[in-house]
Amino acid sequence: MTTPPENRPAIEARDLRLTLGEGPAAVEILRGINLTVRAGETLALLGPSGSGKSSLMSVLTGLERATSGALSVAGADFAQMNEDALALARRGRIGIVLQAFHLLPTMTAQENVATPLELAGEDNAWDRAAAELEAVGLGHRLTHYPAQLSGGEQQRVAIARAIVARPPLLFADEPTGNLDASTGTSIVDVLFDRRKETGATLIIITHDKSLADMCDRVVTLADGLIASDTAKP
Ligand SMILES: Nc1ncnc2c1ncn2[C@@H]1O[C@H](COP(=O)(O)OP(=O)(O)OP(=O)(O)O)[C@@H](O)[C@H]1O
Repeated sequence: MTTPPENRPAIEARDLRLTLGEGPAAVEILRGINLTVRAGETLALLGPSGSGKSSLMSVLTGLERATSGALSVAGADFAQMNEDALALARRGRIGIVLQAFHLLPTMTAQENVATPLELAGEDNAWDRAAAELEAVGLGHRLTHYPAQLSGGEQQRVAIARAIVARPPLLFADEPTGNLDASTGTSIVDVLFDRRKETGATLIIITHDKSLADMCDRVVTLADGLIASDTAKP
């Protein structure tokens, strides 16, 4: 019997391994990750520097191919895909928010947010981008360029860009890492509000214990393996 799509996990990883470099320089960075993430779950990924958090995110988002193992992401079999197929599969499935915002400096806020929709050939990209910027509290900043925005405002644009195409999966890598504490708190609120509104599954890499506490589940990596996995009661 096949599982109906709504009951399928957002992510299912089995014995996922990642080796980078070759021959004597080869380093096994992920050493057998087993992880199932429910659709709609919020999950914090913790672990010491070098434990493999960013590498795991790269594999789960299809930016990097696993060396071996099985990986299903939003119903797509990432482990079997070549780079071109992965790039296509990522689109529409995954939104990413990074510590350093990574907005395109020559585009306005609205252009930055409309671009993923335009690339996907969707209608009303311009209006949808404006509505999403409104939703993150930047309706009055549509025509501003990244350099004219504060760090917190730039991160709001990045959240709007990540979520505008309604991907089922949202990843954030240290989303408050470049912000002061109070701006960081307001960004976290925006991120969780938009996640709730859209129902996306959210995976956040963080060193911030209070941010981790906001998630349904906390997974800790150590040396390329899952060291602990705790769900809220
Ligand atoms: N291209 C590469 N070649 C070889 N080793 C690499 C490469 N990229 C990363 N590594 C190593 O893989 C390990 C895991 O790195 P990763 O960036 O995933 O850790 P992290 O937990 O995200 O760390 P941080 O919290 O510092 O960002 C580290 O030991 C790192 O040096």
